[in-house]
Amino acid sequence: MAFYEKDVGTLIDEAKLQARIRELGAEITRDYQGKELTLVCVLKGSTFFAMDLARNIDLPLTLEFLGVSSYQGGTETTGEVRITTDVSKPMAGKHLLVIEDIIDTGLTMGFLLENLRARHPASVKVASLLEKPSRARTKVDIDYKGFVIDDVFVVGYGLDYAEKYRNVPFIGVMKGK
Ligand SMILES: O=P(O)(O)OC[C@H]1O[C@H](OP(=O)(O)OP(=O)(O)O)[C@H](O)[C@@H]1O
Ligand code: HPA
Ligand SMILES: [Mg+2]
Repeated sequence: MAFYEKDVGTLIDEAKLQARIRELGAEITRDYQGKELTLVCVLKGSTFFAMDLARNIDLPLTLEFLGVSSYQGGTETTGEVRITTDVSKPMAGKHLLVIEDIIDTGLTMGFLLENLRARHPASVKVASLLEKPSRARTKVDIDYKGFVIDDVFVVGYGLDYAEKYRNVPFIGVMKGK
């Protein structure tokens, strides 16, 4: 029995995740033909999605990592988004695709978009595996969206509860939360 089985139930299984990621990869491949694409992977949650998505984009691309944190281990945002790791190169003139695991209240992406736009990139678009519209506190347009989910706290495939469960291989829900 896997370590998480008594705590985590399945919401979106691996096959469904990978099928949707293949579709998003194909769409991004079409849209960025002839452009130099930079994926901005938002640490830590987006890493699993970002790496699977990158494998499904049939274009040369650059990877950058940007760390932000606002949940501090709990199930509610602190409302204060902090950069924990910055990208390694100037973003001016680049075509940026920001990769997120989830847009929940939208506060993190709102902060990131404002921060990145101030660096004068050529373009900025957003890819998010999940969207939880019932909790939105600010409007974020998602250019490439995996799944819309209900108001449940999800874990797995990069998403954590108190830093745990990121390595659960599917999107799950905490039993009894
Ligand atoms: O739309 P919001 O309400 O802002 O929530 C979404 C953000 O919250 C999570 O990050 P978290 O701060 O937990 O850091 P982590 O990715 O390191 O877990 C998640 O990975 C998103 O970045
Ligand atoms: O539902 C969630 N699960 C894990 N981390 C999160 N960060 C925002 N929403 C969530
Ligand atoms: Mg988190």
